[in-house]
Amino acid sequence: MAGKNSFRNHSERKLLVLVDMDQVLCDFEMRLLQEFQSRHPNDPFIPLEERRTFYARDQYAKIRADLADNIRDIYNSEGFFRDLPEIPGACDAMKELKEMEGVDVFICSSPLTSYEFCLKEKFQWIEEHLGQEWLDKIILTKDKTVANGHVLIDDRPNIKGAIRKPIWEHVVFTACHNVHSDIRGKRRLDNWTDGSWRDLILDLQMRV
Ligand SMILES: Cc1cn([C@H]2C[C@H](OP(=O)(O)O)[C@@H](CO)O2)c(=O)[nH]c1=O
Ligand SMILES: [Mg+2]
Repeated sequence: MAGKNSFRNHSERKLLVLVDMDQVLCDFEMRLLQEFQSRHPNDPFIPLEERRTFYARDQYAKIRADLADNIRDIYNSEGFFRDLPEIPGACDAMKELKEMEGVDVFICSSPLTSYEFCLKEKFQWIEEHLGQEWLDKIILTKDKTVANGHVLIDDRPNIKGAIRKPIWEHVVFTACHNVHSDIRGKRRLDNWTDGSWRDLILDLQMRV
């Protein structure tokens, strides 16, 4: 029995880290803008530093309804999710996190409701950039509030769902659209390159 208990205690002490995908591991916004400019060179566009809404479509709709439709056509098209560039340092940080003692890391991402390409291509992106073993580390859900973890690192400032007070702490990953957002006392992680993510993990581990 003692062995069983110590196993339970050991697993309870593990820090369960959930990491979002778009705008945290891969750069949805940059590719969307590049593709929009190349497909519609004569239309107005929103530079990344002027992005404000979580959904790009909403901000384009305020300029002209057809621009919002063009934006949606881009992220619904084949290859969009597969070919997203990496957010600098994200994959190295994930691999390091996976090897850290006392840490369990999962990718927690929401697929588009138009799942035709997005679903498969999210798996392809993970396999190509992180490796096959990460295919066992994927949580795809439309409702992240029901996912279990100590922390969720995600660029969406307001994450809502069936659970009013999710079990995880939401750390907001800084992205062009949320730089100016009111994040209501939540912590931020600004990047994967200056090493601050390690301080965040150490701090979280002390609380588990
Ligand atoms: C439509 C849209 C989706 N997304 C991302 C968020 C979700 O991925 P993730 O949960 O990995 O961040 C996914 C489906 O909505 O696409 C944006 O980041 N901006 C958008 O405008
Ligand atoms: Mg995201």
